[in-house]
Amino acid sequence: MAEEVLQFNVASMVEDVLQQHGKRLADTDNFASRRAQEASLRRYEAAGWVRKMVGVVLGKDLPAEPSEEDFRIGLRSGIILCTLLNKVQPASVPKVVEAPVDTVIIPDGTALTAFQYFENVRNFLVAIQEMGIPTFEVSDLEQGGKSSRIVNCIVALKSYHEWKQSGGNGVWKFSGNPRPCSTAVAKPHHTRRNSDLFLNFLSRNSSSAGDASPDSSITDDISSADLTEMCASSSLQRLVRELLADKTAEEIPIIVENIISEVKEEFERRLEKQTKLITTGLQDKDVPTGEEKKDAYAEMGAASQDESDSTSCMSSEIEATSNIRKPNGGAGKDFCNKASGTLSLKHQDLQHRTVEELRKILYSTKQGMHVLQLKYQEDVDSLGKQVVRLASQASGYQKVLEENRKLYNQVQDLKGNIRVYCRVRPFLPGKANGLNILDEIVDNTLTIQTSAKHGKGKKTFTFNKAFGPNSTREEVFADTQPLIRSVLDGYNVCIFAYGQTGSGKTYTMTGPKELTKESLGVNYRALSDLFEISEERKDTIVYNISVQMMEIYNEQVRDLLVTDGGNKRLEIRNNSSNGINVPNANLVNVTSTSDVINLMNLGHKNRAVGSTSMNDRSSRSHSCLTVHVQGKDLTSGTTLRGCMHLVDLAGSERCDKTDAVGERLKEAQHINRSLSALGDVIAALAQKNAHVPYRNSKLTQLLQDSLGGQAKTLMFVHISPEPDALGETLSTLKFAERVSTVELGAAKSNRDTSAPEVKELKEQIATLKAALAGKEEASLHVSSPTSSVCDKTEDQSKCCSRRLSLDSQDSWPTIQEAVSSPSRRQSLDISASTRHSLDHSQTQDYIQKSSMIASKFKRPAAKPVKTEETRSQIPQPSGRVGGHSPMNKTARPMSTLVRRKTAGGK
Ligand SMILES: Nc1ncnc2c1ncn2[C@@H]1O[C@H](COP(=O)(O)OP(=O)(O)OP(=O)(O)O)[C@@H](O)[C@H]1O
Repeated sequence: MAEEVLQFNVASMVEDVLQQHGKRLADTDNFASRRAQEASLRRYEAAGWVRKMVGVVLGKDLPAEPSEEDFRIGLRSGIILCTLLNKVQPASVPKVVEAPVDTVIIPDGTALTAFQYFENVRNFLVAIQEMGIPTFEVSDLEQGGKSSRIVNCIVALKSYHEWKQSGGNGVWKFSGNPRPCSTAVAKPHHTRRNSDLFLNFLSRNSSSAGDASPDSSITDDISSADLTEMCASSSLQRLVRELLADKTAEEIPIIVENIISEVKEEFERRLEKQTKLITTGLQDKDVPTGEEKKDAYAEMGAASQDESDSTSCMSSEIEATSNIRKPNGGAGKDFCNKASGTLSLKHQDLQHRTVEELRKILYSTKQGMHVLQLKYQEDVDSLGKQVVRLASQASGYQKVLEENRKLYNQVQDLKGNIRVYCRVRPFLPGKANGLNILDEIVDNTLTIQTSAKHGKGKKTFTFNKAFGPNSTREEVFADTQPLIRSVLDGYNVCIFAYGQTGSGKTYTMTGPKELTKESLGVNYRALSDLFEISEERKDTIVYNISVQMMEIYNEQVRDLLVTDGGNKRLEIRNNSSNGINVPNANLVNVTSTSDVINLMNLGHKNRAVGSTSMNDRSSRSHSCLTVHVQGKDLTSGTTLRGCMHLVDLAGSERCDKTDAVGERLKEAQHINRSLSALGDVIAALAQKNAHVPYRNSKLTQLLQDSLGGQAKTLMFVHISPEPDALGETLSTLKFAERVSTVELGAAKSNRDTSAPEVKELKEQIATLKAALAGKEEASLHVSSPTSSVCDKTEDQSKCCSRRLSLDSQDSWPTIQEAVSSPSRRQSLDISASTRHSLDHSQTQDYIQKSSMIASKFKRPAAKPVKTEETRSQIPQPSGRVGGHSPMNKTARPMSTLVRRKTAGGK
């Protein structure tokens, strides 16, 4: 069956292999085998002569044609050697150690046996040496020695013996390595070779098939000539016989093994060649046409047609192949020639069938692939649709989120809430001890881990924004930017940094000590933003930006933009016509960021900086950078005025914690008092009180137009992560949380679109108000204290002044509303010529009149003053106890309380 499939003749292949093997062997073996043959003949010669000399009895252990091993063992006892020598040269070895009667020669010998006979061998060798005959080593009689030397020695002794017998004429001389005697060479005995057994087996097998002769069981006695004759019928057997004829029993298995593996290799090689030929034929027919590549469907449809086409192609291919394999110039061993003989029609049929089967498999596989492809395509399409749907849903969701955010901001804007952003400072280098009070920040809610002292557990605080220790300046500023921009739209904005000393207020507002472009704080960024936008809008609105920089130190307002080191006391005048509340402070026009940087550097130099035990860079004053923006719309002629206070408050910590004494204590008390006032203002705003005590401190007075009154206010509250600041941090956060609930009302833009007469009227009113305030202040210097609520330690005249100012302040917005109403303009007929000549009483009168007119436009009545209990619920700025409001007639001002407490503590 295998023969049917194979396209080459196995027998001829084996024949080829044998021939090649034989050729190789002949080349390599010839020389070695000739030498081995010569050595054997010499050994036989020596053994034959010894046997003859010592007699049959003694020579019984030495075969006539011994192998090297037989030869060595036969002579090992030395008895034969000594007897032989004594025969050649009597008494050469006087005493020969005889073998015991029951001696059994141990085939491989042992060291002990050798020792027993050592004396014989030694005596033999000594005598031989004396005779001038070549000797050998005792060890040559042991396994592994050189038997050729022993043979040499005996052959030489034989020569000596022959020389002696022939008369001993002259000097005996051994010729070295004589050729075996001519007789031995000329007439080789028929010796049984080691390969004979195998060859006999071969011949038996060959004859057993057709020849059942009893002679077929020929044994050792069959001559090689007979064998040749018997094997002649089979060239294969002849080759085998030739190969093995002269091989020893040890060599035959190795040679046979080699031949088998060579036959196997050759078989595999030819088989592989044949398989390749067949598959190449198949592949050639399987290459798709260009048409098929272009259109898979057409290919599938045309597949059955192709099938028959390619089958016929395949047939012709095989025929072509078989033609190639036809005998060519009588090269009998050529594979193609061999194959041509075996490639029958039967083979072609078989191949056609195989090809057909393969094509069918290919066709069904393609069909399967096509179905799979369609299915994948469907899946991918539906997945794509799902992804698109999801993406649109996600973007819709994003839009909704965005919308929500906007709406939330709008609501916040409408409500006019004070925005509160909280920023947590990272641990300062070398101060991180592993304990961090900040637990986490999630969605602008920060969780603080509190210790047992403050009620162990976690407390959460939610703000408009919460920035963790790793927040960048860009992130912080990005959320501040919209507020800053609205200054250019005519809004008043106040951004103030609040927090304990060292919590990072200056870092946020100004930047670190070493300023770089990247580390610039909110102040610089805000101004550079303003310049950028004003530049963008320059075709429609012309802006004028100017700055003031002040500090409030020990309740005194100081100009920080002085170059002469002067320390002029400044007055705050709220509601000035141009929005400049501190008219005496230097107001410097700026046009670029570098202008601002230069000014700020000057301001920082002038700023009072004191060192405390808590922070060596601790600022003991509030600093305020005020940016005034005036814009004129080039098309409509509308003017707008915006003002922005950027305030870096002094540290909010308790006085008792700073170890402050003397001057420092005084500073701390002032700081506390002003922050208390800030708390009061915020509390009043939170409760929507009719009266807001702006005048209780210079700080609140300065920020009045940006704290409430439709301004946009942002408080940056700062906290430290250290556990020892936990008490301060908690009160800071509580205060900040409360501040975030304060509603200021929707912010209003300071746009003035009114007619020129109205503008003029407004200016008159503003001038009158300013004149009135000045006169009031002057008159108060001579008036006596009127209020029991004023603290004895406070300047009583100031206290009265504050109350008066607050009263007039209260009525101010209504006047404003009134004058801006065209229908009432006639009632307020104060010409520009008369406005400067009004005296104090006239002014008062005017205001009262104005108030009456305006009362019809007045806001809803102020809410009743809250009770003490309600007010006490409003948290105060960090470190302050209780609350203070001028409306609380019986309560002592917070600042006084703190001062007393502190003084008592010391
Ligand atoms: N977010 C921050 N990242 C890195 N370092 C900060 C951060 N905030 C503050 N610091 C560092 O903390 C230290 C104190 O900061 P800063 O001076 O701004 O505090 P402060 O609240 O302004 O103090 P003071 O009330 O005394 O003015 C400074 O060395 C500052 O560089």
